[in-house]
Amino acid sequence: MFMLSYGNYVGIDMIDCVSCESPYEWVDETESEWEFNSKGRDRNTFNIVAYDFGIKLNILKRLASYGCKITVVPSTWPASETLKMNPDGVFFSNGPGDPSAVPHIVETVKEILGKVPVFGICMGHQLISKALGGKSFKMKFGHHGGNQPVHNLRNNHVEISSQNHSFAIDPASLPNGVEVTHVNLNDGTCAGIAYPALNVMSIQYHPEASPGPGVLDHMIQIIVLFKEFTEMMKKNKPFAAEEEHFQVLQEPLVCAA
Ligand SMILES: NC(=O)CC[C@H](N)C(=O)O
Repeated sequence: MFMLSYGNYVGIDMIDCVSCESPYEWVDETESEWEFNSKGRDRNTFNIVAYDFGIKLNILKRLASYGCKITVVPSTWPASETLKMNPDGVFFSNGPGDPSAVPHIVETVKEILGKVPVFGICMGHQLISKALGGKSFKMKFGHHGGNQPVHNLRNNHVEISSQNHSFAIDPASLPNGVEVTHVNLNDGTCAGIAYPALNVMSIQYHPEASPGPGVLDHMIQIIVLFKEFTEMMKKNKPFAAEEEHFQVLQEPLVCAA
């Protein structure tokens, strides 16, 4: 454990201190509490590898509630090992510190991009953006806390989000093909990107956060990001079409009962 004063962490790898030491399967022990998608839920639907840069429990719960069977791996886990596991998707987590301080992880992300669908949150978003060629910078104050308005450029909605980051991605540094999907309305900074050609999406804020009563969760726009990730994996699965056909065949049986 070490202590750093505010502003003293540029260029320091802080992920190394918080990542897990070896891979493990994550199993949700409180699933009823976090049931967002009970209809048609099947945990075995998507096998995902989640890189742990300091991963938040709520992220694991939300991914599981959308049908993901999750293997959590350390930040140093080689891309080649991940690809050998033949996952349906890879998730890059939130995590502390400067994304420029972990070029070895950016290399890992680069090796994975384009091979399987990918989703990143906060640090994960920054590392994906850097792997695509973008540049990060230290913000003056950062964004910390709830009530951060974000413009979702895809559906033209404003999302009220929870955020906790001190670095951001310069959208001008991103290459052609990368779409800025979300913009922070307070200061115009990049709050999310997508690269549809490579099945990549990432978000700077915390869609898993629960700043208010859980009873309203089904109304919160931002949790659809988890759904979007599973939809992206579903489309990428070679047998996705067959599976849908199977579900259609099952429906009359459900109605008859
Ligand atoms: N919550 C996070 O993942 C933080 C992202 C990054 N470490 C930052 O401070 O900008």
